[in-house]
Amino acid sequence: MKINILTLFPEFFNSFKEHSIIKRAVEREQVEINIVNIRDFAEGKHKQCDDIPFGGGAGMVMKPEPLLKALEGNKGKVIYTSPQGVKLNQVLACELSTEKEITIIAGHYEGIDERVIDSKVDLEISLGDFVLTGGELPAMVISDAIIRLIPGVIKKESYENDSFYNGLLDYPHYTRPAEYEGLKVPEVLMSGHHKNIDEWRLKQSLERTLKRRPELLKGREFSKLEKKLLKEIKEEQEI
Ligand SMILES: NC(=O)c1ccc(N[C@@H]2CC[C@@H](O)C2)nc1
Repeated sequence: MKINILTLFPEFFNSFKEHSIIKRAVEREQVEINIVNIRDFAEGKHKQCDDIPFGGGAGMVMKPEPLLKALEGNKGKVIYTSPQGVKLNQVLACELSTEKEITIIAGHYEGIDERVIDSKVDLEISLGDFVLTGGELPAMVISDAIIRLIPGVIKKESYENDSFYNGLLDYPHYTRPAEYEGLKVPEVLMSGHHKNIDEWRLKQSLERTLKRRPELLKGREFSKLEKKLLKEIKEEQEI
């Protein structure tokens, strides 16, 4: 997969490509991350990329020409990060991870000229209902969520236990030492009994989801085992 990120601050992405799983995926050529400096496509001596808004008001708007030039010949799905977009979730990240190429526009100031969105943007994506100074962090978050789902980037078993992979929140994780300042690890995880461990983890996911994000359970199909565990959870809560 190729991910192009259009930004006024290319250096912002240096560390993103230099660490851990993303770095390894780039080295293995599972993904190519191409950071594009929008300013390289601006005209004139000052390479102006922003200008005052028609209709007045505070702030600046990113000009259409440099963006449209940077997008010329673009083949991939074009994404713009903004609070006006559809909420990013694991299902959308999964869908995007099957694309051959995506281009993410990271905006700045008050945003980009609407004509760029109308003519070139396939999908506007929001991380949530809050405003950031720029689209660079959302571009990184979206890229991270997608890259880790590219087959081979992480072990299949890892993402199959992802939060939301099965539509539930993640179960708790523990590692050595087995006891730390009197805090113990749940016995079942030390039992080596994998069926019991898997069942305990599923029950923890169901319990957490029911408690913290009950809306995720609405309309979800439950397996026979999940129904049994939900019944146990509800009985335990009544005690
Ligand atoms: N919630 C979000 O995902 C989000 C995305 C972008 C953003 N800010 C940029 C700067 C100007 C405009 O391009 C949009 N804020 C919040």
